Amino acid sequence: MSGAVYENPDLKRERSQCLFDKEEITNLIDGGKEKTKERRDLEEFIVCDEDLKDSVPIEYLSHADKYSAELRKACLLFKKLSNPSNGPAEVSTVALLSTGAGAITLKEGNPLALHYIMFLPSLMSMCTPEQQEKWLPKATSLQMIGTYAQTEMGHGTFLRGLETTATYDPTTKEFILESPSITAYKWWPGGLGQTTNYAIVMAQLFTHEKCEGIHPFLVQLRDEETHEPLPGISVGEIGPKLGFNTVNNGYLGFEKVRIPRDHLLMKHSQVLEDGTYIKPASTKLGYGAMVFVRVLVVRDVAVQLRKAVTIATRYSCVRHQSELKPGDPEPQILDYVAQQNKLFPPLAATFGFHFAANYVWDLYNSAREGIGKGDLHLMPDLHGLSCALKALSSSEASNFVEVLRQSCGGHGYMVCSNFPRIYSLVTAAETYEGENTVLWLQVAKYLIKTRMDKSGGKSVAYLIDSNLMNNKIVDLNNDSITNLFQRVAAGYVDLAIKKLEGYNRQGMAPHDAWNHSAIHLIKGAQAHARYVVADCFVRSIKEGKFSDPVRLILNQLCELLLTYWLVEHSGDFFMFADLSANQLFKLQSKYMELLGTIRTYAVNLVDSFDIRDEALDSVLGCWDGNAYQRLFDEASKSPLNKTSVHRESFEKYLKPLMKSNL
Ligand SMILES: CCCCCCCC/C=C\CCCCC/C=C/C(=O)SCCNC(=O)CCNC(=O)[C@H](O)C(C)(C)COP(=O)(O)OP(=O)(O)OC[C@H]1O[C@@H](n2cnc3c(N)ncnc32)[C@H](O)[C@@H]1OP(=O)(O)O
Ligand SMILES: Cc1cc2nc3c(=O)[nH]c(=O)nc-3n(C[C@H](O)[C@H](O)[C@H](O)COP(=O)(O)OP(=O)(O)OC[C@H]3O[C@@H](n4cnc5c(N)ncnc54)[C@H](O)[C@@H]3O)c2cc1C
Repeated sequence: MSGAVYENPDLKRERSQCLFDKEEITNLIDGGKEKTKERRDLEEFIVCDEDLKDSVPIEYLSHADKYSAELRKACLLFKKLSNPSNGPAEVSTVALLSTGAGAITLKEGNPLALHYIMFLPSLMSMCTPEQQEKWLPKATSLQMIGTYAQTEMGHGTFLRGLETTATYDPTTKEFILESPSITAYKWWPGGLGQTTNYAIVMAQLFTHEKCEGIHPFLVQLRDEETHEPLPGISVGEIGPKLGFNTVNNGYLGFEKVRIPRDHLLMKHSQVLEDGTYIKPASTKLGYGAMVFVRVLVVRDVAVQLRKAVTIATRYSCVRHQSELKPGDPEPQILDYVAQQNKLFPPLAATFGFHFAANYVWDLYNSAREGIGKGDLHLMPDLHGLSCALKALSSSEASNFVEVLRQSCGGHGYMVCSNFPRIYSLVTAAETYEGENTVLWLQVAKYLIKTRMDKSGGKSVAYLIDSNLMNNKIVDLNNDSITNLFQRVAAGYVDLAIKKLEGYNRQGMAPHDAWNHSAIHLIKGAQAHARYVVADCFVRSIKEGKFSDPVRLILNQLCELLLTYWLVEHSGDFFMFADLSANQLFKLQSKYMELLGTIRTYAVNLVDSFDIRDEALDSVLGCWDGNAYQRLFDEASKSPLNKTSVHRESFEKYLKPLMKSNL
């Protein structure tokens, strides 16, 4: 696989006992044999290109030099890939971003990411054909490099509260953009600092002195030749963050900036020359770019989680510590049940999120197709599902990655383990594209509405089943546990409805009642999201074509994840699903048994994720298991180790202190 000569004997032994076809799992994750080949070709292309390598480890560079180094590679990469004779055939930027292959060279974050993830998709979904004709060629050829500028310093979640205004002036047929205060400054958009020359700016549209709510505008920020900010535009970078430090997140303010009328993205709503406003079929059509990324996040989180699980599982195989049996040599830490308890629920979750990501991606495509024909009926279900899965996958993955880091002891704390970076990426997804708590409350709103009005999309149809709470569950298996999650979700929704009605009877205003019920509402939404993942997992196993060994493994992983979630949230199941203490004891035993079973193939399973060393980027998780030598090699790259004494600091600070006789 890696072509390495050395292979750690513990890993070698595990690999010699593989009882399933690893390639089958690899193809499953990639989405088919062809996709596996496409990804491998792309990775090979990136790895073999000397120009895409860093001359100095990026960790030791200054903030500005890091940005410059990543931008150099990003520009080169997109340039090379745009010319098929340079790179693998048919490689799209989507594949580059969605498979995680780009991270082989762009480790700290791609300053052009927002151009591809939000700017281009916004142009494609919110422009008229005439606007697309004018702008798409320039945007795809990167003459126009854009971002999505929505969040402001004082307003992120509450979009109706955004302050930036775009006021139509019928005399000049222009909009005038204005940031009325410091809190109105756009704050966060990726690439905005120094990279982009255009942005989709979300602003409150005023025409005929009436506010029509937030709308997307294409705004030029910088001169296309000199890259200098245009008059009235104040733009810069927001500074260092927990992660994504080369994504170049920026700020943006407007002082009476005039743009032509047709720079309002007019597919869904229009302002005519005389200032007449034409409403969209739904005001939420303008939120499409956010929905798109929420859908993508579920897949990306699974990519990141697979990396973290691979690192921790391989390291747990090669690491020997303590004493399991008195007098025996130190065992592999993978043999400690407590360690398996840290590794295998996230291992199982990677599959759950993978299947759920496929499901929401298909729904996204159906909804977009419908919207194109004026049929909006899938929008509420897509909104509910994308919020639920984005929030669940990012929050679970953040918790899992932290536990996986701990599972590697002290070495997991090293940057060269790659845990810090993976953590910074997954935890960011808890906040961006809709803060998770806020998204849970959106899901809850949808669930309550469905239960009360007896109407709703496919993902919530179970809430309308009047027998849901009466079904007696005798056997606990993947199907019945999936039903129990439905009952917990419905139980919390009913409880919240009761609370809301009670508050209402006490004379409390609806918004206060909602606020007082938030904790139950969020718990209901979370149970619903777990139900969706469980359902996708169970159905994908039933409906997919698998060899017997792989089907067995997938069933065991599904059972482990569902049992883990049930045990973790057992209180909910006692309250709403008639779970008995006896059933819980049995489930705990089953869980322990599954840990032991998964132990036998865990190393081979993470191998089948097929993450090459350059993409894993971890001294602890390399395929050859040569963790200790690699740790040493990494330490030797520290600039402080270039000389035996760090002369400058010793002479300046230490020596005087040592001589000062304190
Ligand atoms: C190309 C391949 C790429 C590969 C991918 C890699 C993946 C990514 C990895 C790394 C890249 C990192 C990039 C990060 C980029 C980050 C960007 C951003 O963060 S952009 C900013 C995002 N901001 C937000 O998400 C703001 C969150 N807030 C909101 O969405 C809304 O304000 C709200 C919370 C939903 C509330 O909206 P509003 O006040 O307008 O509505 P309400 O009154 O509450 O509700 C009204 C009704 O509307 C329904 N609704 C709301 N939204 C939608 C929607 N989107 N679709 C359909 N319906 C919607 C809501 O349910 C209410 O319905 P009713 O109850 O009235 O029926
Ligand atoms: C890495 C990264 C990249 C980003 N990229 C972009 C980008 O490219 N473009 C862009 O426009 N933005 C971007 N953002 C901004 C991001 O979308 C916002 O940070 C996010 O939407 C949350 O908004 P906020 O920061 O205003 O948080 P707030 O909404 O102020 O949240 C603060 C706290 O208040 C709570 N809260 C808020 N409202 C409620 C409520 N109704 N009920 C209960 N609790 C509530 C939240 O749960 C949270 O705990 C990015 C952010 C990050 C971290």
